Amino acid sequence: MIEKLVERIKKLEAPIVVGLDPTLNFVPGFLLDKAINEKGETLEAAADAIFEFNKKIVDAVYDLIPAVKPQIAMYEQFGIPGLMAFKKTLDYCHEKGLLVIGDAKRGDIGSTSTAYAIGHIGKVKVGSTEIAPFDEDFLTINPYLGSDSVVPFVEECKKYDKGLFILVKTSNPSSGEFQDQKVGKKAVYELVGKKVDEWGAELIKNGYSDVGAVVGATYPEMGEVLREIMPKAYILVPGYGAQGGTAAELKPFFNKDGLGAIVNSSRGIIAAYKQEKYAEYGAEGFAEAARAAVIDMKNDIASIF
Ligand SMILES: O=C(O)c1cc(=O)[nH]c(=O)n1[C@@H]1O[C@H](COP(=O)(O)O)[C@@H](O)[C@H]1O
Repeated sequence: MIEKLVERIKKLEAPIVVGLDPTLNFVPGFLLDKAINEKGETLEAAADAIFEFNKKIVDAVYDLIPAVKPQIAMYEQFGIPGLMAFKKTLDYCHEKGLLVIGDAKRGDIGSTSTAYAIGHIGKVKVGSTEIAPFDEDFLTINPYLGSDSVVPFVEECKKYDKGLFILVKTSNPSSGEFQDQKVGKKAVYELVGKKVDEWGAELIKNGYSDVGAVVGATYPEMGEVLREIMPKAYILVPGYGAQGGTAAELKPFFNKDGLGAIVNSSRGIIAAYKQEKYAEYGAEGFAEAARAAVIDMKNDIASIF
């Protein structure tokens, strides 16, 4: 799967992922009102509103970007209707030719990880029929439980040509509490980076592995160290924009050829119309504002090479 992502990044000259992380605060009033008029103040109305919101954003940006990253928590907060909106979003993005990174940060004891892996990137057997339940192209993984919690996901990648992004050094302020602790001379994030390199060793295609890593834009020095520890891992870099990461800090995550990293922005794109910079678009023009923000992000990142 990684070769498809790299091909699209190269074609579009856009190492960019748009995070589809909707909340009702981001959905313009006219969309929410319409859903509430039809379905009342219900979870179903909320789910309809966020799906319509996503759809309009995707329609406005799909030709500019290789991939999207819907974060499942934003949908789970609306219960079962929210999860249905998650699945509808995945399918709609696939229809538009986008690759989909499911951000679910899964990981558990082996047997439970296997079930998560089947549900998100594998297939489940019902009688003699095999069904891909969520069918994302990539999934984010929390490796805290160790190898036997990660390997079931790697196995599913092998079977169905999928990919992973494994948390190595996260973008949040407290990430150092555990991840920066030293074990001997190495920090925990360095040990995890080494494991990512090992887990992905059998899945290298055109120079990069289906097993990638997540490293926050907010920690560029660590990004530089990790780029060397995991030379074959594509790095998903969240934290640009709303969390304060800037283009100037992104360079260490990339290889010299401009490949090796893909930068996520969620709120910075989908809620661009709320920023002063894009205020002229207004709530009615939220999708056009998202498009303008993607173009600005693309130019911003291009300026570092
Ligand atoms: O795995 C992730 O995507 C992730 C890892 C990390 O270290 N930091 C991080 O912010 N994320 C996700 O990336 C997105 C960032 O959103 P914005 O800050 O709005 O751009 C959210 O979906 C987070 O859950």
